[in-house]
Amino acid sequence: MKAARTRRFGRRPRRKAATPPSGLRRTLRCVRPHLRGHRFLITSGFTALAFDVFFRLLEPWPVKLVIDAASRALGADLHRPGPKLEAGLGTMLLCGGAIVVISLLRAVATYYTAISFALVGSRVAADLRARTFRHVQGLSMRHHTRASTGDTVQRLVGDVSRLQEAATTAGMPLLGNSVTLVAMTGILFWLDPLLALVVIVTTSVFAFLSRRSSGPIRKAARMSRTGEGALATTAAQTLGAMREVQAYGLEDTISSNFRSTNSATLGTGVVALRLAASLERRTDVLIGVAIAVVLAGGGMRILDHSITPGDLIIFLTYLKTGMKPLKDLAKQTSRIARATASGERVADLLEAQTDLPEAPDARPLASRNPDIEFDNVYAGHGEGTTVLHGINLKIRAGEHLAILGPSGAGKSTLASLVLRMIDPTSGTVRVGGEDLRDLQTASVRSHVSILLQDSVLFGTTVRDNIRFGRLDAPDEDIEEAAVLAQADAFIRNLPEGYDTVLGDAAKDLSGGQRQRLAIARAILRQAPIIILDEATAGLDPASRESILDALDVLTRGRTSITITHDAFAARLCDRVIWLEDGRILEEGKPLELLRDPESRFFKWLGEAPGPRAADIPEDIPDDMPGSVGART
Ligand SMILES: Nc1ncnc2c1ncn2[C@@H]1O[C@H](COP(=O)(O)OP(=O)(O)OP(=O)(O)O)[C@@H](O)[C@H]1O
Repeated sequence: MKAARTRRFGRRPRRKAATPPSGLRRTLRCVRPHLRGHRFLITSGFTALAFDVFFRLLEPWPVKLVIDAASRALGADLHRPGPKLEAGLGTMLLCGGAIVVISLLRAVATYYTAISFALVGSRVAADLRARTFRHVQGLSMRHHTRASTGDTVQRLVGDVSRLQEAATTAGMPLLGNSVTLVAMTGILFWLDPLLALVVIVTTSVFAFLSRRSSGPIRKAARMSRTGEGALATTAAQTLGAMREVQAYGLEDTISSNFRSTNSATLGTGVVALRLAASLERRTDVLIGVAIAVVLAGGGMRILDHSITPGDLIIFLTYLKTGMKPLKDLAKQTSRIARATASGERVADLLEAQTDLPEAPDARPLASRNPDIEFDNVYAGHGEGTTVLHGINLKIRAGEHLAILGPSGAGKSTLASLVLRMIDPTSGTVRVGGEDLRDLQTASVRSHVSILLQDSVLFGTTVRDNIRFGRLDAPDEDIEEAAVLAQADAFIRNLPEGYDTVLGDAAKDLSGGQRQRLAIARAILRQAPIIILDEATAGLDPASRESILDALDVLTRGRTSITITHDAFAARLCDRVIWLEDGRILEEGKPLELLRDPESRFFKWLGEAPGPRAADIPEDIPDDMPGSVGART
């Protein structure tokens, strides 16, 4: 009627407001692409499941045949259609044997169902985890700065495992149980529609209860998982900074933080379990009531010859076994609700988009030795924050540029623009004359090596740590790079030389040794642009000297951007810029700036620890880009 009225007045039917996809749908959307590769196993699993359901349905029939045959033999007047066996030893043995065969075949079918789905589950989980990990690595630094590492690890490891466990131990049985329930209801309707209605009513009440409970269960489970993520973050941060924790005596403070997060997580976990347990118990009561109704009603139906005693056995057995799936359904519903909470957390991660999208027609960087240009660049790290204000700067290929300035001035931010870790909010960064946003990010990054104050080494062999600079490098190149970085001698003194596996974060090496390995990696990379971000800060004078020599080798003939507080290093570069409050306030050749007592560089050298302006020899040639190693 309403539709007709709408049509008559020519109004378009109002479209339903777009509702966000449910948690289960989002979870399935994450998993679906990984199912395609396992079609054979999935088909085998479903075939075995079909047999399992079939044998489950068949199980009570021999009992019915025996009871009906015995009832007839005892004089009962049974008029129901269907197979009628003569009561006797042959019938009893035949039916007993049938039960054994059915149980055996069902056991085989159940076994193959479980194995097939378990295999699919573990393979899909491994694929999903690998895809999520790959995706997370591609997200921007802005995402990683905001996201908690512990929580991300929890999603990658714990949540994916929970999803896998629930899919194989709850999702698949749930499917089998649902099919069994439908088939059983069909058979019960055929036997006696009136009694079968009891099953329909029971199932409907269960569906209502389950639907009402699964939302709160999922919500509580999601909170519990988030709490576990926070716990993992606290644990990871504390264990990673054990030296500081012990030195400052923070064990008790951190333990008490950990304890309170732990208790909160426990609380939400208990809420989820309580809701699930309550759903299960309500289902128990529901089944009890259904059995009572069927028993009383069925007895009456036997007496008025509507069904046979065997039929009542089928009813009661189906109610018991058919309602077991229903009971399992309650258990599985809560498990699935909890897994859906995990699935949503994985989906959140997978759906997180990088805020540095690559243009569909992005090109690789063509120039082997590109210039870098900042054209009126404004940039910041988050909405509404501006760190750099209108930077105009051209760095010629082969030039050594030092960036000086107070802490927080935006020096590292400037360098991160070159690697396209962030994009300018306005203005353009060009490399090799092309806007970075038009270039393939991986190609741009392959032209850059970066060395930080705390270089990151991975828990693998020394050789592989250097090889991360160029994955296809042969062993000879790795050793040559180590010699140039002055790392070869100490590497050979390690227990297994180049094959020594470094401990967690290479804490078994000194700061200088770690830095030399990182320099060897950068030398191996042969990138034309080197960014040194306080690469010698925090080293003792002896280590610093040898690192400076190694850096000399690394930067020779390449473009270098040296972010430093080291006066001597800045003095040796071709050009110095002074950055303050995100603006370039001074720029020039170091010697020119040194000759101007009003220059910030001059004043800073006067105040800075280390060599004074007057101590620095003036005979270093001014204009020799590419020939002087940038020393930091
Ligand atoms: N990942 C980030 N997320 C949010 N803000 C950031 C991030 N990195 C830097 N900032 C902020 O940007 C500003 C400039 O930081 P930047 O690291 O570029 O300065 P810097 O000159 O290199 O300082 P320092 O000499 O101490 O290393 C600071 O206010 C800092 O808090």
